[in-house]
Amino acid sequence: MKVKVSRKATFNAAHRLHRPDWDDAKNQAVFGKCNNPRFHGHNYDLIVSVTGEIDQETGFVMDLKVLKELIQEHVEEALDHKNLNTDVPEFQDLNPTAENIAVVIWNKLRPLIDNQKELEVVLYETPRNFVTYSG
Ligand SMILES: Nc1nc2c(c(=O)[nH]1)N=C([C@H](O)[C@H](O)COP(=O)(O)OP(=O)(O)OP(=O)(O)O)CN2
Ligand SMILES: [Zn+2]
Repeated sequence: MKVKVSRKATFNAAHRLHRPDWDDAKNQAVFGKCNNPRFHGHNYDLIVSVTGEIDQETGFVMDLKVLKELIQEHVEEALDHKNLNTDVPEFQDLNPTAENIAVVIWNKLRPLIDNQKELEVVLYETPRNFVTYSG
């Protein structure tokens, strides 16, 4: 019997969607207001879920306090109040779209969670735009 447990977190970050190999007109046409050269911010909501068997001794799939601390240390410290394009190494050559941010977060957390358990990341860039990645 598998159960999914989830932890919600938030972080604020600035970004710009831009490809240096495209001219300004194409960047503007594809990325619109998110191509603003002076950057802009989002309040990201993150839901990290772990699915697995319930441990018979603890009753936990995973201790949610431990999951909270992993997210704080490895996601919030890396991304909160950062300019994703200029401050975060993973986005030096990677457009910080919601999709790419979700994959970066999943890759940070995956090695830290029991590999018998499934990991899913849901990232809300706006209250109505969200992406899901589970490897
Ligand atoms: N597939 C993707 N599409 C878009 C992304 C993305 O990361 N992946 N990002 C953006 C923008 O960065 C940003 O999300 C703005 O999108 P938009 O829908 O214009 O959102 P609003 O600011 O109008 O806020 P809503 O609350 O969503 O209306 C665009 N596309
Ligand atoms: Zn944006």
